[in-house]
Amino acid sequence: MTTTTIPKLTDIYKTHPLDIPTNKLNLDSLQQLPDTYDWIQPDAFPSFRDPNISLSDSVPLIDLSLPNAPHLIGNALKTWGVFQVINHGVPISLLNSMESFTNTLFDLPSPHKLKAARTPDGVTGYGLPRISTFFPKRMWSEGFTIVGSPLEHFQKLWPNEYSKYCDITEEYSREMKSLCGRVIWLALGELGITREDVNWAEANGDFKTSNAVIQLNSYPVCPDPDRAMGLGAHTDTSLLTILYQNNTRGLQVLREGNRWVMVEPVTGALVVQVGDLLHILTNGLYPSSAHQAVVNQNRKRISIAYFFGPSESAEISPLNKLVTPTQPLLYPTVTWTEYLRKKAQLFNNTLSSIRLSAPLTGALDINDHNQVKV
Ligand SMILES: O=C(O)CCC(=O)C(=O)O
Ligand SMILES: [Fe+2]
Repeated sequence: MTTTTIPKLTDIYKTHPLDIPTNKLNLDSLQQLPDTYDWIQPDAFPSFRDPNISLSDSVPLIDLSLPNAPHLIGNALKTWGVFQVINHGVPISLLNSMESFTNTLFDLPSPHKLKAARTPDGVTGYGLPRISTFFPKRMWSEGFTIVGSPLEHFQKLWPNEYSKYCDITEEYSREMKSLCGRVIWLALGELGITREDVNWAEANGDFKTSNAVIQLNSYPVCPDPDRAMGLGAHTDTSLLTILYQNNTRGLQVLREGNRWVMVEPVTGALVVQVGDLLHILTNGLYPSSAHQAVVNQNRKRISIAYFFGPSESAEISPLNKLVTPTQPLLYPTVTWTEYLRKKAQLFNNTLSSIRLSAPLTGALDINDHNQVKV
């Protein structure tokens, strides 16, 4: 029997290191926006604040305890690729603990946080947004990435209290994984997909060997928010992302490829977003949600993203039932690690680079980043 080595998530960035020095990260100390953070300057990234900001649209808010929730989820994902959910079953006390732990982490003095700095080719730890390399300007944010156990890093940050924070993170991961499984089956069920149709989801469709990444984001108060950007426009590489945001506005999603809509914070709600892999799995029926985070002058914002993906070896391809003469096969088979590797190179052009046929007729293709400037 031949054995092939399956690349690990943690190997992805070996060939794409992020070598912007992390010691430049102390944004709290800046009274003025440095040029390197000014996105409005000539030749900066294409306009992110165009006049098309929508005032009337709002991202669907779905009560998961209602009988028609599955139908509402299907509709929201088809039309938006994103919705907010309440009555999701994740204890509000856990969300509060996670928020306060995230604040504790980012409130540590800068040299202290750097004790847990991510290495340039690493995945986990404290540092700049990974996508920084794809933008000519710096983003007004700092992040902390967790894959598996955060023990090693937390011991460096809190030599006496690390186990308390490890426990909160572990409980949060468990709850998020269970909610992701629940939402994915409801979302696929709305497309006529059963658990038997998804062979890599394992017995009972419990995604036993799935992978997940937790990304804590902090957006400090910014002296000139109209010129700055917290996190540049992107889609997530996951199957599904569940995002918690504190009660400060900042997350914007791209609607129909041409206008940004603010995801208004709702106490206790979670934001559910389609990632690239669910877009591939559904043969394009659920658009991968393009989003960005803006900053403000008065309040610090934090967000906690849980990226849910399959096991390293799972082969993701458009589900057979969703490939029809009117809906031709849009994508080839990929594994998460193969896809992440491509994304580390091609970023927002990754989906269009692997696409096999033209986008669905009639549907506006927000994932074709050659046409849509995100
Ligand atoms: O802070 C936010 O609202 C967005 C975070 C995000 O998009 C990410 O971490 O991928
Ligand atoms: Fe994201």
